[in-house]
Amino acid sequence: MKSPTPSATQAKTPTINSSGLTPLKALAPFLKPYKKQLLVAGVSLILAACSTLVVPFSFRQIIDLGFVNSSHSDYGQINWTFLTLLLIAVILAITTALRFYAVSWLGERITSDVRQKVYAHVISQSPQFFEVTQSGEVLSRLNTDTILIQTLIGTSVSMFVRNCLLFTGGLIMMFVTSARLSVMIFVMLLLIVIPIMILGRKVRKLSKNTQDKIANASGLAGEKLNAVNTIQSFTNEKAESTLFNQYVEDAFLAARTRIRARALLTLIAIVFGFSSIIAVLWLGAYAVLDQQLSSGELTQFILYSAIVAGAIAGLAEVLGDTQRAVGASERLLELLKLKSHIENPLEPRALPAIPEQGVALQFEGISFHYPSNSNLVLKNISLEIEPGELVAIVGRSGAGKSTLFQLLQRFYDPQQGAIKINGVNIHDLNLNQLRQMIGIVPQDIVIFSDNALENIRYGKLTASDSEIFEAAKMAVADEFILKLPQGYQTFLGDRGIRLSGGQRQRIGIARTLLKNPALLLLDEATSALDSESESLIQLAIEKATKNRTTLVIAHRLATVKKANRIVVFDEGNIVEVGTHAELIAQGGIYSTLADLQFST
Ligand SMILES: Nc1ncnc2c1ncn2[C@@H]1O[C@H](COP(=O)(O)OP(=O)(O)OP(=O)(O)O)[C@@H](O)[C@H]1O
Repeated sequence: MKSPTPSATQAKTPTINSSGLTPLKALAPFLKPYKKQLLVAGVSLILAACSTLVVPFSFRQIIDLGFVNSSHSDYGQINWTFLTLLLIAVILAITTALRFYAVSWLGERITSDVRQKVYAHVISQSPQFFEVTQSGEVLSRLNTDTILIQTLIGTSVSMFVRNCLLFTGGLIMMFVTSARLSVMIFVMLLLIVIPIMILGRKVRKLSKNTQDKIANASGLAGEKLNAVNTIQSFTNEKAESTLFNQYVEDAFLAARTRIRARALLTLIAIVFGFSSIIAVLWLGAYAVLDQQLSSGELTQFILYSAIVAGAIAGLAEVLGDTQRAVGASERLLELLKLKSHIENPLEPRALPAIPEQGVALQFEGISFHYPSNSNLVLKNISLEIEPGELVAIVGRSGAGKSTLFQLLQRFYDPQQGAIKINGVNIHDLNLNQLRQMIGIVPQDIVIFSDNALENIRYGKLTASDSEIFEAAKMAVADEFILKLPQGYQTFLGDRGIRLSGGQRQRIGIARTLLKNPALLLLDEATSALDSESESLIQLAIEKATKNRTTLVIAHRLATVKKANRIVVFDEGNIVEVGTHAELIAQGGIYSTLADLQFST
């Protein structure tokens, strides 16, 4: 398998054209349930900003009333001014703490909600989604991107609002104190804002780039870590490390460019901000000497200027974070916007009661190609299957046998024709109801990193332990499970690597039997099993097929012979249908296959 190049993976990611902060609007529905917390955060934020803005005014009072004009000093007034200052400090402390709590709480809460929603959304996507998206990439979005959103809501937004308030309030108070000095500072401020905005936009673009590169690296690592054995068998460790290094270095280079731009942004903001203030203060000093301003007023002006300069520096800092979070939420939104290709019908039809011996199946003129390849895999397939019938499907590799199972479970919809269960088109059935009715034992059984008991329970989460034991017995899995070190409680290892192929298959059969499906789909493993395992699995299958309609992609002679009918697929067509004896007598594809595969 060829590893995707960074640019190839990137090209698959759908992009949204957006401008400015609009992607953040999509976070609004996540905030909606938490109006109370938003209100607390908002009110405390405004109160804290107001208290900060009152401080310079109090200082002016202290200087003008208490120190400079000591001849007119009024102790009562001084005491009152200091008391007010203390009160302001207390209000500032309380409101800041409240704001911190409410805003951080919101950050954590929204991150959890976004994570849950994205996971639930991704997990219900049709296989088509996973054909073009690496699971590692989704994981990276779930982790890295949600953390950025947490920073945004938990810190950046409140810092942004706070700095905006301080900036505006500070500026107004500067004008009130001295309009002439303020006009000068204001002109200089304009000169600062323009380069900041230009650079800010650049930082935002660079952030999305970094996030993409990190997602690429995670995607690659996720895929390759699942295939460590293959990598080691082919002794490709070095080549894989080199490829991963290339991805990581790519991410580093993208991050370095972003950091440089942001450093420059901070530098410009601080240098411009302070130099303009210093220049104005210089003029302010002259104004005091010329007695146009009092010392208290100049102090007040200096403090307000410092507040405004601090707010500008703060805004520049926060803007960088906000830009990164916009990039992150844009990427999460792409995921949430994706609709699954397979959806529930708006008004699902009810399924007629299922007869005891299983369901009837009809394939009516099915033609299908996979979305990624326009070559027809199934060509005008028509077939009727009676309730309770055991039908073996045989054919060369790639003939389209497993595809039929995919369509039955509605992982894909055929481009033409209909599949009916008991006369109802599966397209009109509720998706859950359809899949509940079907039990599949795939070739490659997935074992979760849990014990044997829970791995079987996956077939029916509400099953009792005794139901599980019964299913395991039916699947002839009971005896080997009991021989495991802790019996049913034995941990089966990551992806079941501690089990043999035959054992994994019997766990899979037990899991499906627990589900007790009306329609059973078996994809027999082609891997050569020893004759004991083979006969055990055969026994398990025999028990499983009783009283239900069963389709078996058959590779074993025993299964084929027992089937009521054998359907032979070739290049997407049904070419022969009949019993073993009939088809052998015909001397067609089946008899050739039987000669080759079953050594008859
Ligand atoms: N997700 C997919 N996207 C595109 N093509 C696919 C996909 N899955 C299978 N195919 C193609 O569809 C054809 C039929 O595949 P299918 O798995 O149904 O064959 P099969 O008869 O079950 O083979 P086998 O016995 O080897 O499992 C093959 O040519 C295969 O390459």
